[in-house]
Amino acid sequence: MEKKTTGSFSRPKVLSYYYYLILFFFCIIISPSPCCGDLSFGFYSASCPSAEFMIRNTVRTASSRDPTVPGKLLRLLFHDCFVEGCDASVLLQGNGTERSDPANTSLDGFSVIDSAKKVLEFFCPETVSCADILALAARDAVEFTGGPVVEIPTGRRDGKVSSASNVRPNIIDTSFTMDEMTKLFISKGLSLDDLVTLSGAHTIGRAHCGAFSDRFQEDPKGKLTLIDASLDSAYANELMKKCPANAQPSTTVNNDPETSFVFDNQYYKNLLKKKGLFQSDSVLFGDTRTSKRVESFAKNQFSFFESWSQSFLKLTTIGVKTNEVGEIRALCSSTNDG
Ligand code: HEM
Ligand SMILES: [Ca+2]
Ligand SMILES: [Ca+2]
Repeated sequence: MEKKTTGSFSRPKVLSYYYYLILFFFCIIISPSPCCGDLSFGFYSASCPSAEFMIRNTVRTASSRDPTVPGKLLRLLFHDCFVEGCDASVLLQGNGTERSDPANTSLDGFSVIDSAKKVLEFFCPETVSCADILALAARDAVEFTGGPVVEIPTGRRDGKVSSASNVRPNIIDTSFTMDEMTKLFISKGLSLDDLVTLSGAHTIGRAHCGAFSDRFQEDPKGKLTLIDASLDSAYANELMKKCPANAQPSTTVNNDPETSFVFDNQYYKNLLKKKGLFQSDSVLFGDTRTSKRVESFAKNQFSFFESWSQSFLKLTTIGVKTNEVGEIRALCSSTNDG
């Protein structure tokens, strides 16, 4: 029996197989790959393929205009993720929000996130969360200052809760002991190694004089004396010069006295020389539980970068909201219902 198919009938059929095959592989390539709960790598690959590129460009432009931007973005992410998870709660403005707590008044970099959001809302409306923008921007900030390139998953949604009273119990103060810091880190699913590694963020950025004034005592004449033996005295003298008792509240010093605009392992080298700016930095080398790790990062930048990539991934996935939880804000400074 002869089949009654014609050439002109079968060719499109074969073509359509190829078509579906190509489409299948294309979908595999662009489909988000799962990671870390409900987050995935390339979450926006179909809905907003250029999202990461647009954020990157915004951070690059802002950082080249103002080199203090990367430090600001990285700290902003830390303060976001530790309070209510990485959900952009720290970006919400208004009375009684996290931003209004004294521990957060020195946070900055909000305008960079707002700029990125504006671009994204123009090209991909109601698609990319502020929480993802912040995490990606901090990731890019590290890369632009010479740090490791870290691929992070996306799909975070924005929280609706931001309360000043949540800040103090969740943010580490520079006066914390090692036990207090460890306890808080463990409560966020982070380890002692993560503490040593993520504190390496202090290799960039700046601090206001008040952030380390507890290491000095002021006499009635307004003269400062070093009261913390874990701080190198020559370095302490430098700090006292830059931050005398009558310094303007806006005065800042570099976190890393050597390379404050470069994300490198200099922070750990400083710690070995008793040049950690905060008490909470010095304690990392002073405590036998963490001193070995500090030494190894000081010797080997590669091992710090390796460790950073893992710890940063953990930091950016703390308490994330996904799927039906939370929302995609239209403006990063306010929830959609105002
Ligand atoms: C472990 C306990 C930590 C304490 C006690 C601490 C404390 C501080 C303080 C007091 C400042 C100075 C803020 C100012 O005066 O403007 C600062 C700056 C900074 N912190 Fe931390 N921090 C800690 C961990 C972290 C972590 C885990 C990260 C990020 C992964 C981070 C990133 C930064 C950055 C980048 C700056 C510079 C900010 C800027 O240049 O504006 N810190 N930190
Ligand atoms: Ca948060
Ligand atoms: Ca540095």
